[in-house]
Amino acid sequence: MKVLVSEAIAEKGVETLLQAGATVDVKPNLTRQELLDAIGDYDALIVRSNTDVNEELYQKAIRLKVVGRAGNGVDNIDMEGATKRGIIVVNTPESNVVSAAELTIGLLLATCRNIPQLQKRLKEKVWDRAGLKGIELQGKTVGIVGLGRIGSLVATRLKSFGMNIIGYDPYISDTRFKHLGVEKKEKLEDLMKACDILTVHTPKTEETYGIIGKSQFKAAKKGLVVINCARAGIVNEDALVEALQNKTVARVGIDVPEGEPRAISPLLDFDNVVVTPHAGADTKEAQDNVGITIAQEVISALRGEMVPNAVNLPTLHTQDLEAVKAYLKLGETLGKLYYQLEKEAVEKVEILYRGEVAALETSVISLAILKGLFEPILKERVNYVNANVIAKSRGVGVTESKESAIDNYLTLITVKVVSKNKEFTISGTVFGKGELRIVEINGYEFDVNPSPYMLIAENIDKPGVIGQMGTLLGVGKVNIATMQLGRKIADQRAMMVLTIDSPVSKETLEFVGGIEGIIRAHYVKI
Ligand SMILES: NC(=O)c1ccc[n+]([C@@H]2O[C@H](COP(=O)([O-])OP(=O)(O)OC[C@H]3O[C@@H](n4cnc5c(N)ncnc54)[C@H](O)[C@@H]3O)[C@@H](O)[C@H]2O)c1
Ligand SMILES: O=C(O)[C@H](O)COP(=O)(O)O
Repeated sequence: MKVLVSEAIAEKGVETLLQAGATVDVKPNLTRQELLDAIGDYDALIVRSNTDVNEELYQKAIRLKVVGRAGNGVDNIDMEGATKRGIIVVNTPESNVVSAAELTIGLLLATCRNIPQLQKRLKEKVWDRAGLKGIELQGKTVGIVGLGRIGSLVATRLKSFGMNIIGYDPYISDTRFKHLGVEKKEKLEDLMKACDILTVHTPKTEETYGIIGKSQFKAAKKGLVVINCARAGIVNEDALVEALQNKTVARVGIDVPEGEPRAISPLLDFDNVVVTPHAGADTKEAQDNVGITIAQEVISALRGEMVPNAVNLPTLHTQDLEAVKAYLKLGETLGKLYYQLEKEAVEKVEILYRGEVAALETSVISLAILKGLFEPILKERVNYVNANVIAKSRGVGVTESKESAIDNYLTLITVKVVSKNKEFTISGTVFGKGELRIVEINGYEFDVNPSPYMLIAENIDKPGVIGQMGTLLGVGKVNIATMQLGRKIADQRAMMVLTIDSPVSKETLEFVGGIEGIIRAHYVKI
């Protein structure tokens, strides 16, 4: 596992990577060209907000499997390019939100009380408060645009200042607004009209880029205070400069001026603008948190495990991931058997979740099934990220259904693989502390604990077949660990599933296939 860290992360994060056995190169001072020249050697890249992870980089990144964003915003990462290449993108969305919310409050207080301006005079040995009268927060109305993780932390903190809190976030439920004690504004314009202080906390997307612009400032109260601790461009800088010039905006606190990491924003020239160089996440606590978390996630992703904060996968919280963990393993196992037992191209995969599993977040289990399905034919080119894209590109339709009621089992997954001439089914369950069982293949019933090496054979249900199988495997020096037999008595057919301690050679498999009564025999690797 070779990991390139292209922007500074906490030492604890680097240690976590090394302890997991990764080779780590920390190179925060590479030029863009040096980064492009180097990236081809690495399995994972860890960045913060100043590395553009885009098509130009992906084209050189021939080994890249994981991009770790040591932080929250992923607007510097081309997600589509990553997903189509099967590159998993992970971030640490929770790890620095308290620090970002605290800097928002810091900027707000600094702006409203002119703290940097007053300090500047005093450090120049001038004791003079004239012209720098502050304003109080108590009784003022703050408008929060974006009530997600940071927006809501800001809301709860500002309440203790005795402020009225109003919010605009069309993607948050009324219940959440109520729970936070924030008055909901249906229209951004209504929020702009009502607030004395505006603070933005949305991600930077096509929709939010420039969401606060000329017409929003036109609707605003004169003397507005504007805080942006989210991303440059959410508040349009040209419009903000104009609003400062015509005094619509009286004070600005900004952590993310345009042009970073270069200090080129025109806002830097205004005395009533307080600025910090994207320092929202720069606390010891946040950086330790972020560094350790991203290191753990990158390692898990490199090991092919599902990661809670994978950005280009269905969102899973750590508890949800714990709940589905065993099912991911089961799903992958069930998927893996198809192309090792059948040769017909898949047209459709129908997945049925029954019992306890039906109540879980099954979309990731379906990804695991598809990953397993394509792995025998595509090897490491398939993973959780691109499994769906691969299914689509191969014209494989995937359906998922759920039933809460079930007989005989507490929980069961059945995968039906439909090809032009056949239907193949396989079912499995989980019990105890994550014990997996394959309980059905094509209508034959078993209770098989899957193992890395297995031999699966279909045969005529008559005396002597099993005995010869044992003898021939013995000759081939293959030790049988367990053997299960599923029967269709009316058809005089049976299926044997053997777990074995070592691989089966081609020669032994041919001998086994030649036993009278064996219809087909397959060596299967899980
Ligand atoms: N300054 C820093 O150092 C720093 C640190 C961490 C995060 N951030 C940035 O802070 C911002 C917020 O982060 P977060 O973790 O709270 O994100 P989040 O995803 O938890 O919340 C974002 C909220 O914005 C809302 N939203 C999306 N589109 C909207 C729209 N058009 N109008 C109104 N609301 C909209 C979403 O519904 C969501 O509730 C991001 O831009 C992030 O990159 C900055
Ligand atoms: O999105 C984030 O996590 C913050 O903006 C911090 O960015 P940084 O890691 O570049 O400091």
